[in-house]
Amino acid sequence: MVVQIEGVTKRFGSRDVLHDIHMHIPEHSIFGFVGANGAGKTTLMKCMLGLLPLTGGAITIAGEKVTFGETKSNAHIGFLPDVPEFYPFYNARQYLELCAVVTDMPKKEWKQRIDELLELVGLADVTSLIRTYSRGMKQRLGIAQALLNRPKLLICDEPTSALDPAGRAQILSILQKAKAETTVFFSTHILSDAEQICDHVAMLHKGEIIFQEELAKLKQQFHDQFVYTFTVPAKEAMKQLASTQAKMHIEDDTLIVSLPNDRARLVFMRELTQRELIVQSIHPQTRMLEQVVLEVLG
Ligand SMILES: Nc1ncnc2c1ncn2[C@@H]1O[C@H](COP(=O)(O)OP(=O)(O)OP(=O)(O)O)[C@@H](O)[C@H]1O
Repeated sequence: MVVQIEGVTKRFGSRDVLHDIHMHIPEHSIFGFVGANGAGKTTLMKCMLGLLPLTGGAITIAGEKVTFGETKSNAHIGFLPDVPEFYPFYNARQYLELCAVVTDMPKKEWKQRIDELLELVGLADVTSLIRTYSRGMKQRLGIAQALLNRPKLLICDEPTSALDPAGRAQILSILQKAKAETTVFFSTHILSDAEQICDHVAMLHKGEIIFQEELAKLKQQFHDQFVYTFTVPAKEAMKQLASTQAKMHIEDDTLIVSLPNDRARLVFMRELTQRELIVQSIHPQTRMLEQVVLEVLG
């Protein structure tokens, strides 16, 4: 395990901001750390980086115990803050070269490493200065910088939150590729982003982990749920289908129907036809984490 978090509690004054957190993160995986603003995500990341003392519990990164104020365990970590800052008057390559100097990387290793990172983050052909970069480009350069010294763990704090859909998709794709060389700890409040790339997801709510699961297991659990829209409002369709055996509920004017086998699917189709309900669209349930939040928090 690259990360072992055992019973971590963090108190500010009389307030528990993190309560009895346990996490075990295997190598070469993407671990989604999801939670609303103020849930305590940044606090846990600061604890992992040794920037805050723990009130209780212990954190180990790549076998090294994290101690407040010491940086030994940080040698294994690359960190991407939510708003990375750079010297604006360099271009990406010059900036990474500066980082290589500052971190004492042997000169003969620079070029190849910087070439492969610029390729990974899609900045290999960009020669303009960082001050002209979009937010997405800055996040991508931030990932390259964080990965420069081949850390065992890459911690990303809300890397997609301020980006447009295209920028978000690029970051998600880069993190997915980065998993081949490191382990990614991906903090976000965007459930669909976590759902797209994570192997495991832990959900933090008011300082407590309310859910922690492998995404593959979650997919199995939800694989029989289908999302229907009709030419009539979902509420109306549900009323007409009141006598059906299928389990269903409404979400955002769609009808979510649980159809566990082919027989149930055929019966449901027949019932729709009998009631002359016209289906506008149907697709498998993908918003699993949203469902979990609704179930867990009611
Ligand atoms: N140094 C501090 N002293 C007192 N309270 C703090 C301190 N740092 C954070 N908090 C409180 O702890 C709670 C969790 O904050 P944290 O920044 O960890 O949340 P978050 O999940 O990262 O949210 P965001 O995405 O908004 O940063 C908040 O209520 C915050 O006000």
